Amino acid sequence: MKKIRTDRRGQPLEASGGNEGGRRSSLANVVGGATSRYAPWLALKRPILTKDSRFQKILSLIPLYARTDLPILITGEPGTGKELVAEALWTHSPQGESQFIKLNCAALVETVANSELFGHVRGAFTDAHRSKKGKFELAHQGTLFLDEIGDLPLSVQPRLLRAVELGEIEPIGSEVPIAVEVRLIAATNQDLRSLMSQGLFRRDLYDRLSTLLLHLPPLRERPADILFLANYFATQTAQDYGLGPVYLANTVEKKLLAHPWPGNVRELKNVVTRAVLLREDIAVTEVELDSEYEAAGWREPTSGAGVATLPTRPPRTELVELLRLEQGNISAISRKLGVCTKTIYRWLKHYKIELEQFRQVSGL
Ligand SMILES: Nc1ncnc2c1ncn2[C@@H]1O[C@H](COP(=O)(O)OP(=O)(O)OP(=O)(O)O)[C@@H](O)[C@H]1O
Repeated sequence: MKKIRTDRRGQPLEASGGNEGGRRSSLANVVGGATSRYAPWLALKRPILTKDSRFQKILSLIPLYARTDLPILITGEPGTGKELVAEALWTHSPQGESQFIKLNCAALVETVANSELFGHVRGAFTDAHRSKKGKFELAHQGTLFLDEIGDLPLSVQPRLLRAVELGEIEPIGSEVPIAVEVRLIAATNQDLRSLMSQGLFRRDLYDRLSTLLLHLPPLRERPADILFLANYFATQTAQDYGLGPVYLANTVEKKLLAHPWPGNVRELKNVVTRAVLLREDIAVTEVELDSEYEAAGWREPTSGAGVATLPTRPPRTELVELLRLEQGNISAISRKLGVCTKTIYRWLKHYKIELEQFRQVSGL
């Protein structure tokens, strides 16, 4: 099916105030211009939507935090909107007109992490045939977003600390420091305190990165958002694919409310998008929810932990079997287990499974 509707300004079509059904127009009011004066995170290219008062309070800190040049740490379970919030901080920052450079620190071995962050000069290591700028240099006078910071190898962390503290970096193989002026935003779905107690994350780096902290609550703790976002995604999908008005049947709403959403908003978006595309009527009467939590090892977070509870890693043999079954397709495994693809990449890294090598060896 071809996506036929696009927006003009990169904003959802609701923002332009069309009118396809009552639910849709009420959404248009929420996302539309007047509200964005009071809730600037709505007036973004990718708006952050919520009806939850606690989340609204957190989001109201965005313009305030964005005006400073202090590092910001965003925590929250997978799919809670950490990247969206990072983009919002950038948009509202004085550097908003400049670069937004992103680096996902998951699955980076030490040399790659060093080179990605700080760059290297020609001949710095065997494969360094030419020099390369690191993300810090590329983000100069802009924003650098380090996603999955909890996965950054311990050996790279002192160098990052130095860059944050002194505002200068040294590309690998060079002894000439380069001054960089970068607004740093880091995000993680891991419990950094627990990583610190295991000696896997440096306390001094944590203190530096978390000068300003934003913790995004999981979807199950924002029940008002479940149906609100579900309706939004349903309407958006229907519009994008020219399906006309659509609404969620009561039975479906009940199912959505009862689900624990370990993959948070990303999972909700996928479930609703799929359901709308498969519907045969104006009403969405069925949703396909993943009931394989036991298989995925999902568990309720312990109270007060405040930070992500990760799905338990399956044994290596099971993961390899899944890779075989799904022919190395990480998205398919992610759907099957109800965990995000990044988690699966983390498991592969943990077991030192090289995906490309696995595919070659298995003839995939
Ligand atoms: N409040 C929200 N309003 C609208 N869309 C949202 C909201 N929260 C998340 N999303 C959508 O959910 C998806 C996941 O969001 P995002 O990538 O920002 O999450 P994340 O916390 O960075 O996930 P991960 O930890 O897996 O990297 C995206 O498609 C995003 O647009």
